[in-house]
Amino acid sequence: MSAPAADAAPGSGTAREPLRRVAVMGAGSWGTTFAKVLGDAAEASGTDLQVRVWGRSEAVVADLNQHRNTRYLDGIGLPSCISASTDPRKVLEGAQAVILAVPAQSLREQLSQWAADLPEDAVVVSLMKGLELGSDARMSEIISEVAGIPAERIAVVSGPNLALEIARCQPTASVVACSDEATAHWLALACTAPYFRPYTSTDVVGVEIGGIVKNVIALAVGICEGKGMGDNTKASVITRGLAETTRLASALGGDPQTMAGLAGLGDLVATCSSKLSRNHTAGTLLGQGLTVEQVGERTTQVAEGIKSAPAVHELAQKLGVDMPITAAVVAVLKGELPVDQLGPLLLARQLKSEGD
Ligand SMILES: NC(=O)C1=CN([C@@H]2O[C@H](COP(=O)(O)OP(=O)(O)OC[C@H]3O[C@@H](n4cnc5c(N)ncnc54)[C@H](O)[C@@H]3O)[C@@H](O)[C@H]2O)C=CC1
Ligand SMILES: O=C(CO)COP(=O)(O)O
Repeated sequence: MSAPAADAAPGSGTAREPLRRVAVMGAGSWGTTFAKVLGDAAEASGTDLQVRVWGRSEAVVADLNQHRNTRYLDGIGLPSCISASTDPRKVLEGAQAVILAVPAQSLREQLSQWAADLPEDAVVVSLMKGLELGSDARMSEIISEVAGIPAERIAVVSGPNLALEIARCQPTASVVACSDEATAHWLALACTAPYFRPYTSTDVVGVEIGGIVKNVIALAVGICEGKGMGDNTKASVITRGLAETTRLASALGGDPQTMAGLAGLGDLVATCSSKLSRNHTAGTLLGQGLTVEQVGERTTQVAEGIKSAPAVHELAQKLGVDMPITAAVVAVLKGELPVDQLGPLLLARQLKSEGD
């Protein structure tokens, strides 16, 4: 295939060669789906691309080498440019972009094992939607701290992106954010597939916060649904959830406008509406009276909101940001608030203007 010239992106920033080799670290549902998006994007643009996936499980890796991932994406065929290994070195070798797709709470430990093998100049991309417990760090901050990657080589992808729908090639939009506009454009080009449409942003903080907090709000919506409440309740929690997400993003220097977009409202609506969402499902089970432990036993995949909620709450308190829905979810998760008290607690708050 003919190679397109190095991409001349709009705006200032780094010009990069088209993506030829990419490492995807994490073989769960989103890592695998994003590997498929990259493979399908390359095929659609006539670009030669090698997508190498790292997985912990020999069985999943063997399956991926047969161009499928039965455990996480049953029935989905994967592009032939995807190969997989349990050896991170083999996967990382020569990669121009390293896509990180492990549970948020495991990133620090995983990345410290991989840092020495990250290729020089590789763009490191977070697909994760979680905040680290203890440090309250965003994934981009962990990437910077652990691997010493400069901000212009750290990107995040976030939006209304339920993996299974994308794996089924259902039309979806997303946001690729990087402080370096040209790098965001370069990555967006590489993941533009016939069914996947990325927009670019330089608001890394806003895009990350949108993805983190929507999981907590989806728990709250699920709890209300589990208690048998209807669509007015759901819309109220979503809307006020967006307001508190926007307050947190703004306090961290993010752009409030980002919250009106795909990584804010878009993801909130998708996650709070979908039966495919692990966070929404976990919330529903809590609302039906299961304990956090029982919910954990029922779900084999990561519901990031459960671990991130206390970190979001702590971060908000440090910054003096009012996040009543998050606070109520944390109280439920800690067993301090019965699920049937979550609604009344939120309604009992002092009256105020909607814009405050
Ligand atoms: N599944 C989805 O629809 C989407 C997920 N995300 C985010 O992507 C991230 C990954 O999610 P999924 O792929 O869906 O999760 P998953 O549960 O499907 O897969 C997680 C992967 O990480 C591995 N893993 C589990 N624990 C680990 C540990 N301690 N150390 C290293 N690896 C470990 C698993 O073996 C698996 O390969 C999460 O932050 C999630 O919020 C973002 C957008 C969509
Ligand atoms: O982030 C997601 C959709 O954008 C996936 O949501 P869950 O992690 O709740 O399944």
